[in-house]
Amino acid sequence: MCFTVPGAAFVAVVGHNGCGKTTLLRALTGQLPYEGTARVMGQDLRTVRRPAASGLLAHLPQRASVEFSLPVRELVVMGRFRHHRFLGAYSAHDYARADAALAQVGASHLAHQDFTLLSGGEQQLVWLAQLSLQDAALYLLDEPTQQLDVYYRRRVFQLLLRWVQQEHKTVLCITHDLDNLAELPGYLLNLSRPEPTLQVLSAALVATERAFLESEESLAHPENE
Ligand SMILES: Nc1ncnc2c1ncn2[C@@H]1O[C@H](COP(=O)(O)OP(=O)(O)OP(=O)(O)O)[C@@H](O)[C@H]1O
Repeated sequence: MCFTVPGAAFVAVVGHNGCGKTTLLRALTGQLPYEGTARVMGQDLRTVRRPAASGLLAHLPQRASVEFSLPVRELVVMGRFRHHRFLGAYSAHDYARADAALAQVGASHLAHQDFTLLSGGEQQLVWLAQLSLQDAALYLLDEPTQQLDVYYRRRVFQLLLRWVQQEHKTVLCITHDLDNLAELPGYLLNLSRPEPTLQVLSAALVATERAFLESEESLAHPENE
């Protein structure tokens, strides 16, 4: 597989369960060895020691957890870690950014709650607020809307679009949420296709890819033939 995202763009990564979507993100974040080359802003990811600390990557895994009680606002402000002195306290400016990020995802009302007591969907919104403060060139998101209701799903896709259009970020977003993709500008990468390629998103493309994913043909595994 070979693809190049031309500048800031939204890329939806779709495909059947187990087709390798999460594996792709794990390779890009250096958690898995791989053949070939991945470049972000011209830099070979293998040669970058800490891609998150250098502002190249920000990653939202499918299941992120926090082991101890922590107010939501404190978790969100940690997204500013790159702009921050080691062991120094976050400034009023950092907290203002955290509050604004929470407002952007529609979660201001959660600011002073204990993160560990939130619902799965609420936790997902908080992670997105934290991520938006990381200011990375490439965002890797693994099913960011999976636990969200219809209202927040749409809202999160609008948020991702703003990261692309206003902040000039590139977003690689794994999703099974085909309904919300039809209206978005960007690209689609279907990893269940034998030769996945970047295709320009449109309502017609989403309909074609949905029909493919719903077909028995798309589930044919080479080893079963
Ligand atoms: N550490 C591992 N060792 C061996 N096989 C693995 C490992 N991690 C994942 N796999 C396998 O690789 C395949 C792809 O997994 P992956 O998690 O990338 O799928 P996915 O496309 O993200 O699926 P889903 O939509 O269900 O999240 C699966 O068959 C999975 O069982």
